[in-house]
Amino acid sequence: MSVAKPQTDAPLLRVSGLKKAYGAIQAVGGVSFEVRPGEIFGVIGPNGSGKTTLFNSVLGQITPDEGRIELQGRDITGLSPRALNHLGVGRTFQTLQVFGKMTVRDNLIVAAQEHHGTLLSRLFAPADSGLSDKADALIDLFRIRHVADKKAGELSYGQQKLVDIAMAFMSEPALVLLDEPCAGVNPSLVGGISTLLKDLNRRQGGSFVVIEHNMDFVMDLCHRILVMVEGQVMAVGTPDEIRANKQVLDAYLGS
Ligand SMILES: Nc1ncnc2c1ncn2[C@@H]1O[C@H](COP(=O)(O)OP(=O)(O)OP(=O)(O)O)[C@@H](O)[C@H]1O
Repeated sequence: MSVAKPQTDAPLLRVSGLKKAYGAIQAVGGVSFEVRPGEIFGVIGPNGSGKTTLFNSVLGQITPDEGRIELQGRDITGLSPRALNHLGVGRTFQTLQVFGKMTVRDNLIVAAQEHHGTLLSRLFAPADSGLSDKADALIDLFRIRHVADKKAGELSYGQQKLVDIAMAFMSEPALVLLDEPCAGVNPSLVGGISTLLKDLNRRQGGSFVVIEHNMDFVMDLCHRILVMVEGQVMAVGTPDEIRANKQVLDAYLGS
């Protein structure tokens, strides 16, 4: 069951007082922020500033020591990734998750079937015409029709990355967390990924949280950006506000 489209401006995601330590290392030291319905929200910060730990806490991959995570007002702290997926939370990974021996179209269909059954039952499930239509719509949006019937493993890394991102959107999630969507991608493709994500955001209306080191990409794509430094929130604001923030410039952007 997916989360219904929000009717109000109440936050889609609210993170309050999140803390996670690894032994003596306070990876996330009391982080709070909100993501609004339909918002593309960037999370940036130097290496080791706690972005992944924050991300994995929201995604149920690690359990925070303290704090609360709410999706449309519902406490989702500590829920499993699978339970979150059923509530309409999707994600992409830094590393490709495509099945190399399956066609692009079948990869998309299998991704949507993630809501049902085991991996085996998903792989051998009968073709679903509704899902095929959805897959075709994304194939067109991502401009990968010319490779739709090719095995994903035969595509270039950049094309596989597009398939990988498209897979996260097959179930029309209310919230998608994108983990470094530009990592390893040829710079000539980066602008295209930004345009695609903006298009998807307009069409599907979900909220996105994006971790990314490519600053031009983040500034172009995101409505608001959170800057993390040493496990703390240094600033939250629009790209213009972040660019003009002296503390951020000194601690991060200017370095
Ligand atoms: N499983 C772990 N065990 C011990 N320490 C960890 C673990 N995961 C992260 N850390 C530490 O926690 C801190 C935050 O790491 P995290 O990976 O969340 O930062 P990050 O901002 O995502 O970094 P990067 O941009 O390099 O991916 C770092 O000091 C890191 O070494």
